[in-house]
Amino acid sequence: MTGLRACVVVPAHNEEALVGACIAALADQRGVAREAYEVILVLDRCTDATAERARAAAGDTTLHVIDAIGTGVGHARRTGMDLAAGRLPHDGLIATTDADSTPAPDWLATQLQAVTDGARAIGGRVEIGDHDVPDAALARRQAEIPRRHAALTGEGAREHHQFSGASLAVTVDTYVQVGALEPRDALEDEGFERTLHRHGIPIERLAAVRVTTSGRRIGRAPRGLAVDLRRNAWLDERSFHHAAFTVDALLAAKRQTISLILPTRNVEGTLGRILDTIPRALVDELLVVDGHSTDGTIDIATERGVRAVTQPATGKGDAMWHGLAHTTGELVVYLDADTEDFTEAFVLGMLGPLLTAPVDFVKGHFRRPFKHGDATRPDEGGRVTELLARPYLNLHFPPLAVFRQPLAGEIGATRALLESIPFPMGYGVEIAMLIDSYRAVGLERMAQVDLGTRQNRHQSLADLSKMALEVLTAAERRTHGDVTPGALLVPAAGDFTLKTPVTEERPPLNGR
Ligand SMILES: O=c1ccn([C@@H]2O[C@H](COP(=O)(O)OP(=O)(O)O)[C@@H](O)[C@H]2O)c(=O)[nH]1
Ligand SMILES: O=C(O)[C@@H](COP(=O)(O)O)O[C@H]1O[C@H](CO)[C@@H](O)[C@H](O)[C@H]1O
Repeated sequence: MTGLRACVVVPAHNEEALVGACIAALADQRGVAREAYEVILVLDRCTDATAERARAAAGDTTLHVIDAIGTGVGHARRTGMDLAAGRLPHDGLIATTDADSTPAPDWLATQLQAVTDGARAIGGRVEIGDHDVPDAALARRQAEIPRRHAALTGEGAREHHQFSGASLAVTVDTYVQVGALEPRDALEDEGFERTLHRHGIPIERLAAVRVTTSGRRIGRAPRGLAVDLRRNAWLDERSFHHAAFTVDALLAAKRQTISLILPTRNVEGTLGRILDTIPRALVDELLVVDGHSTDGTIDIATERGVRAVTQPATGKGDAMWHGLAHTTGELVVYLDADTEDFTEAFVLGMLGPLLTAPVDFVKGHFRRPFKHGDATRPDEGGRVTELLARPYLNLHFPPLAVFRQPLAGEIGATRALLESIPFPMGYGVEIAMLIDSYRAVGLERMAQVDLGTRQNRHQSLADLSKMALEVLTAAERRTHGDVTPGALLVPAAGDFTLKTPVTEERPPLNGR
């Protein structure tokens, strides 16, 4: 086709609410002839009226509506960019934006001028339009951009730092030279930026190239702006500190009955102090669920008149499930019983958000010292957390990466929620509960609370290996479907030992 100078690619997954404004803004580009550009809308599994809304907004601008090859934003953008590369002359411009974005009227003309001036890749400035995110959260997210950019490229930038799917463009020559955009399910723009960097192609990040994008918290891509905004908003709205709550204030706020459950196993050294410290006025029901302790754990509970039951099976998760079955409170709080420095703050902190905020789930967090002999290293505790749980959540459940101690046993939730989810019987219980609660009620109905500092009893590295396998199994089941490991094989000199992880799951109690 003669005279065609640019194609604008717009990937879309169910964007009927916003795509009209996007296409209208593209149809309304000034300073560039109608026949000099086309819009390619790439539908990714749309089940709504995205295509119809787009067609209605296109006016006399050429709009191609095609289906993506593959699923996810990277595939959709790639499909469109490949098509554009085939339609344009070698010095033509492949530009792309998102369906929830509205380019400025001179967006395309400014970029075409930049190409005439020698630009090969262009990053536009993305401003966030309508949003319901706290200002501080928005500011924090925007401040991340230069840090990310520096981490990605090791470079400073001239006018700004952005090169995002909402506004990026390359010449056809450049696209062909670097070998197309990698079709990732998210952050394909960051991947493309790295590719360009690797090929030594300079990116012009021009302040005059502007788009406004929606500040929605729930986007379509599994990573990206919406996930970042949601996380930042959550940090402002759902983070608590135990010091904000007092016994009197919580008594005044208390409308529901409360069960407090302590899973125990050989904790005679810490249980007494914990039971003596719990502010009993707030708690309707206190239960110790013991895992066949061989020390004085049970005696410590019974001496204080605290109900103690022995779990029939073994495993921390099984104890928690058993505790749930043997209590009736509308709100349930679990606390680990190996805490050496327990204070009233643990109970107040866990109950505070449940009693005063619109949440169904609360997770404690704390600073974790690591004790070795007489020496203590601040913030070095939590080996399974740091080496497995945190990377895993970042990889597969980015919204849950906000939880500072994802394996903490300090958990509070509504009975209704807890009875609706399965409980892995071993150490997989905490990560499973986090993921299942997130799927059941969403991040906005979850909270975390700073409980101060917590020193736990350290298990040996060999025992943590088994714990890690239990955590990984529970997480994998929620990511990739059923997996069941055999025994954990640990090679030893000329031989190996086998340890059996606890990976069975108790079914939801409400399905009984
Ligand atoms: O599986 C997906 C996810 C997203 N998108 C589209 O990719 C663009 C960017 O998605 P989103 O707004 O969720 O990303 P964010 O702005 O949050 O990074 C939007 O046009 C989406 O409709 C898509 O085509 N398929
Ligand atoms: O989070 C982790 O990585 C592990 C191990 O922590 P350390 O490396 O011993 O500080 O901690 C979990 O298990 C402890 C019992 O062994 C519990 O007390 C912790 O709450 C739990 O997070």
